[in-house]
Amino acid sequence: MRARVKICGITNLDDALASVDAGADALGFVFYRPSPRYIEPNAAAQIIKKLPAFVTSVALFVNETRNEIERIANLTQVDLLQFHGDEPPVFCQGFSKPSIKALRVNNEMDLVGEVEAYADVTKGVLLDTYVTGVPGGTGARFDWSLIPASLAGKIILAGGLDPDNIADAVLRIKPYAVDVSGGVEKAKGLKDVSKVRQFIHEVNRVSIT
Ligand SMILES: O=C(O)c1ccccc1N[C@@H]1O[C@H](COP(=O)(O)O)[C@@H](O)[C@H]1O
Repeated sequence: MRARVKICGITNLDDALASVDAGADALGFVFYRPSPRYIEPNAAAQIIKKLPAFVTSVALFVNETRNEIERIANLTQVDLLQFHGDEPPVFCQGFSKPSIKALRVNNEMDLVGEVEAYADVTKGVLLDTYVTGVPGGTGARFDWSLIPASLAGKIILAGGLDPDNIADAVLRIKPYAVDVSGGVEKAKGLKDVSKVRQFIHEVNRVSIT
């Protein structure tokens, strides 16, 4: 099965449409102000309404309040919420849109137990790199050997993916989907379209078995 591809950190319409044209299944919009990829909700709404059918728009939050999440979800008409902070399983439920949850992987956690805890209350669990004090978008990879084979086909892999390592990642981990931000940028918040194309080309290449 082909791993789905989410291109995260979209800040402008050109990058959004170029990513869709390259074959992206989902686009991510960062509503976390400290991020260099932060986008104003009104600007994201203008982009999202121009996306074609069958492209999933994803709103990324870090420890945001329920009210603000709902306000932005309604304003942007986004399809899916991505919780990238310390949100417990119970927090991920009860929104007007479904969600995915990011877990930052380290070698002390019960990874399978945590994935299971979120599986029932979300549409999927994303595994990202643990870097102290940084919630995500670090551009750093984690030790993929920490992912047990039992999670193949079940997780969204993220963290330091780029056109050079994505084929290896897909072949080794067999994720349901992959998510990339920094690895396909030319500058913070600006996508390098040739890298986006190369990244998706590599996913497609190794998915044909
Ligand atoms: O992209 C960001 O700036 C960001 C900020 C805060 C939390 C998450 C963020 N991005 C997500 O982080 C992972 C990995 O990104 P990268 O490819 O290593 O740059 C990915 O899921 C992004 O959606």
